[in-house]
Amino acid sequence: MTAPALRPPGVPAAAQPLTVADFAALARERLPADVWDFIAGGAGRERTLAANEAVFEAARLRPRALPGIEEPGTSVEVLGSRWPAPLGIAPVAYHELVHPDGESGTARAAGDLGLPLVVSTFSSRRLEEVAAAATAPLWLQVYCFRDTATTLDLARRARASGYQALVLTTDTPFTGRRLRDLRNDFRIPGHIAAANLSETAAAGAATPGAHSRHAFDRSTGWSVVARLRAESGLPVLAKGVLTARDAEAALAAGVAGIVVSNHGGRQLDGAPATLEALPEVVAAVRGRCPVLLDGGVRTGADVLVALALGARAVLVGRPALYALAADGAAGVRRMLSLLTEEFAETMVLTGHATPDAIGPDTVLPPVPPYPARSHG
Ligand SMILES: Cc1cc2nc3c(=O)[nH]c(=O)nc-3n(C[C@H](O)[C@H](O)[C@H](O)COP(=O)(O)O)c2cc1C
Ligand SMILES: CCCCC(=O)C(=O)O
Repeated sequence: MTAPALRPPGVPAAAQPLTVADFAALARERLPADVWDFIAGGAGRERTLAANEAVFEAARLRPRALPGIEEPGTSVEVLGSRWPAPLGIAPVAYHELVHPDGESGTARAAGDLGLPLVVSTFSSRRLEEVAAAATAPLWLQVYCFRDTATTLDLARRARASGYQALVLTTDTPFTGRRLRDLRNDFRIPGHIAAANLSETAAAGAATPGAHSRHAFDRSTGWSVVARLRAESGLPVLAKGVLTARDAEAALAAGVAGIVVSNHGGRQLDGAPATLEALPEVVAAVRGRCPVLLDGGVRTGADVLVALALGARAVLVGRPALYALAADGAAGVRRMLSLLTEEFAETMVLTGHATPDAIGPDTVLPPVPPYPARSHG
């Protein structure tokens, strides 16, 4: 694997990004302020946004003395595929906002590590083009449009181009009240497209808030899961589940998996942090399908904590965009490698030879008050 070209000659190795926080700092330097705000920001007072990271930070890990593990096995099985680590990339819109490599670069990087990428409905590259660049599993995230043909067309195209699952986002009847974007009057720049959508379906997508309010189908109910399955022949996961009640409804509708998510704090401000919601969902699911989590995962130790509380794997959203902004595909590759290394090291220090062995006794439950976080 080649090292990213972030370091001009003469700059010491220590100046390389070593953490997701380092990538965030680089991205913030490089991106226009309103693009940074669109990515880093959340809904309302950003309480849920802050809580996602704060609850992970408050978790405490129980170490194991003399663990006797030479090299842990980090791989997990998710929906019949082996992932080299319990880590993938969450669907985030418009990768070209931060780097011309766009989703094709992200797919190449994820592929180099064998880790999955969930491509957004609002990808800035066509889903077929992303598939051509990918060598690891791809899933397609779907929003339900009032124009049903648009939604079903996405489902069919995903199948035709080798995607392995659909991820139905269930927390977004419209995008949340994102005050930074309203104050900045943020618009997706004209040269960046919602490449998967026809001109009619994409009309107005430059203002995500307004577009979602006229284009998304708010009458969508759980019966859409069967419709998407029938149209695509693919397993469907429900993303945005935070309660036992919704987990039951998702299972009854026939989902193949659940992603515990609050959309990175961008939807209901005041919703629980994902790590807080995870135990309730895992208890309700009772092993009937894999439970994934996204929101606030920033270190390999966070990955381990999520697994300890019952997640099969986690997804990272903003970290992928920060790394892409910092150094394109090479940045994403490095970010994923760092998280994987941190996870493997944390496995050894907590005495786990395989992910299956990581149980709830590994963590002390997070205790409020959580440390305050600043999100710029
Ligand atoms: C800039 C941005 C765009 C996003 N776009 C989508 C999207 O198109 N579809 C979707 O289901 N979720 C979207 N999300 C939510 C992510 O899939 C994910 O739930 C969230 O980013 C996870 O939290 P994290 O950023 O703390 O890792 C987006 C998040 C961000 C930050
Ligand atoms: C209408 C664009 C939706 C992108 C998205 O889901 C987000 O910004 O969180």
